[in-house]
Amino acid sequence: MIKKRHFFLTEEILKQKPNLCSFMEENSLNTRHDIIVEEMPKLGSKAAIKALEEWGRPLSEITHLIFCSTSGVDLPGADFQLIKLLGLSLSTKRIMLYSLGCYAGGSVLRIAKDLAENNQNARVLIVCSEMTVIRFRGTDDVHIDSLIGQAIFADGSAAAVVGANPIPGIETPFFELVSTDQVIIPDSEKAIHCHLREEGLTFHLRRDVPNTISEYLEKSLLKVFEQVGMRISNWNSLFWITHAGGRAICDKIEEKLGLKPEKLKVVRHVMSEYGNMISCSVFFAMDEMRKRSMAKGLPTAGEGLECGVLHGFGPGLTIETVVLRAPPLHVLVSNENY
Ligand SMILES: CC(=O)CC(=O)SCCNC(=O)CCNC(=O)[C@H](O)C(C)(C)COP(=O)(O)OP(=O)(O)OC[C@H]1O[C@@H](n2cnc3c(N)ncnc32)[C@H](O)[C@@H]1OP(=O)(O)O
Repeated sequence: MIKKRHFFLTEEILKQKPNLCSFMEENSLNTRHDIIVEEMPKLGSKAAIKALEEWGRPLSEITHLIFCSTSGVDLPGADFQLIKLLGLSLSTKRIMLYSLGCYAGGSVLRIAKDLAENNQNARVLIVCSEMTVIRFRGTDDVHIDSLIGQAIFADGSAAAVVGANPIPGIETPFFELVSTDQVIIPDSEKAIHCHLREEGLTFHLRRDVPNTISEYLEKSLLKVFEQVGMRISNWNSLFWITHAGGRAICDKIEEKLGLKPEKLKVVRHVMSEYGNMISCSVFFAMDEMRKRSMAKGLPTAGEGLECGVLHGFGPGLTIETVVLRAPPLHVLVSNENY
């Protein structure tokens, strides 16, 4: 179900760096980090520039930066490098999130919402940048989970500007963050785990992940919607932005929640065109959904619907859930709760 993926690594680079190509080459971490420390902030800056251009306000109005990546660790971090690359104010308040995994798209939105709502006039630039260099390796005949990682993960970057109280006539939000939640699925910590070692980031995946996530999902959805006083009797009444983790996960979620095939069409499209880009995948799905909705002349960016849900899942197993509201397109909102 994945037709295309994008990578920094090329055949040429791999020929020059054969220690990235064997199954578990112990002396490869320096090679990986040398690339990531240099390239990961640059990849993030490309998405950030597009997001800032679309937002259209002066750079000086960005008050906070959240930078998120599963790749690498460095001091000062990729957030610091991005401040320099973009020319943001040296007083921008930074949060660097390294090594969360595939639930991180939901985490950055949750943190950005809290920052935006609790700091007057805050505008939070969120940037996710993922590079497979940290875990790219050859395969062996035994570790099928490692092979799956090589088959599904891809590079990518995504960015957005989050704020409260948009300036009427000037800022036009596509999605509003109504409520957020994070939960650990009990007794599931061995289902997905990754470890940073001399051979790079290892990846361990149990085959029951699609079942475990889909069986728990309804419980976490009911909780988060109850928190905002909403009772959803049919999950098809929402628009859906699920982390594009793998074909089997989408299938199982559809099956357990009784979703119609069109509900995860955008998510499957993102997976097909870009693979699993860890924290970035949910943002690609939001972008694709708003573009399709506008092209069809629908009343909201959420496939014409008002209410939707976004979730990421990853090591823990951790589920992040964000209840979304899609305001009428081109109609400005100024509700303090959002
Ligand atoms: C890093 C992070 O933080 C978060 C993440 O996103 S982690 C990634 C989450 N993604 C997943 O868990 C992937 C879930 N699995 C899938 O989507 C699909 O199984 C797949 C894309 C890996 C393969 O799909 P497929 O080619 O259509 O075939 P499918 O029938 O599902 O599996 C093929 C075989 O692989 C096996 N397999 C699947 N997952 C496996 C695993 N984790 N370990 C070992 N074997 C596995 C299946 O049992 C099956 O074996 P048999 O043919 O012997 O029965």
